[in-house]
Amino acid sequence: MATGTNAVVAAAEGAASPFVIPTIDIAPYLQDSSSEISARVVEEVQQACATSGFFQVVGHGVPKELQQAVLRAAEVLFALPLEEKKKLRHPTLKNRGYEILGSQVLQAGALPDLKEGFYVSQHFSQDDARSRDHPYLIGPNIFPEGIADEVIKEPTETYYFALLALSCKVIEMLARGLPFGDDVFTQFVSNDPLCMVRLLHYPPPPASPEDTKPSTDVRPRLGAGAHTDFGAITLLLQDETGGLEVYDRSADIWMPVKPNPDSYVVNIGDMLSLWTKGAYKSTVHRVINTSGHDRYSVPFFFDGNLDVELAPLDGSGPISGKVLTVEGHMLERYGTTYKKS
Ligand SMILES: O=C(O)CCC(=O)C(=O)O
Ligand SMILES: [Fe+2]
Repeated sequence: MATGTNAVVAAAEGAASPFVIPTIDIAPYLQDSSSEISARVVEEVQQACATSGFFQVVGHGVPKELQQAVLRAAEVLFALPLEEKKKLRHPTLKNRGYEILGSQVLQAGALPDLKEGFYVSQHFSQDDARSRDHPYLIGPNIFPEGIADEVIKEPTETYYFALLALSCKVIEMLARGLPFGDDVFTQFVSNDPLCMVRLLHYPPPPASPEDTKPSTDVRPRLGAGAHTDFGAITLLLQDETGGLEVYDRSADIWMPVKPNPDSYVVNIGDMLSLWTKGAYKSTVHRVINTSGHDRYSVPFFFDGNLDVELAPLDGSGPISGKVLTVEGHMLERYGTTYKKS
């Protein structure tokens, strides 16, 4: 099997690579990353990144009880009255607290996403220098009053650090599959990297057309419009409902990702695509909840050290001529996908 640069280049050129979303057992890697079997795990990850940009990981070590507690936290949070949820919005921070149903439009030109969300990240007090320096991305977490800490705050904050650790391992594997040195992401994962746990609730689309106006558009409304993820990687925990679809461009089909209670769906985001000049795929995906009942999911986004400048790792310079920091890039993407309110 080709490795390193060859595999990356071959996959970038290779029209014949099948579009698959493999399930990869990463337990051997977590146990001993220097073992022979770990090298094969790295190769499987590398192949997935260079073809579909999606894979599922099992053997990840995150306790099932913690995952269930986080999904339960989402149910409790979103069941609160709207007036209570609205109090959980932050005046400046883009990535803390509540986001109202329909506030994001991930697919330009489509109806607003039929989802509501709640962000938890690393907590920094309001008067921490970093909160003052980065008023849109660093600051305090927000939790509803009157709900015991063990229902929402504790599980989501514990989950944040569990997923931070797991993501760092995945990023380490990615570095090992790329030809830029095993330490290529050391700076990116340092300095309290920006990450988010995002609780999501997708209500079922209304049975009758959106707004009683006659409509010729009979497609079910999207829970999350077609998009690519903004950051480096995303690790998705989903309930048993289903609805996530990944776009296979060469076949022009949407491939559903069947929920597997034992796995995380991992996908490559735009930063990795930029770093590898498209060799690692940041693949378009969307969510449609056709189940007739509520869907809950919890993506964990790894967006990294805010100060890192984003440019191809081969040193060839940015394709657009413009170098953004992680912070600049994230604010640009939030700016284009959230409705001005
Ligand atoms: O809810 C899901 O299954 C996916 C969510 C997603 O793609 C996102 O938040 O970027
Ligand atoms: Fe996404």
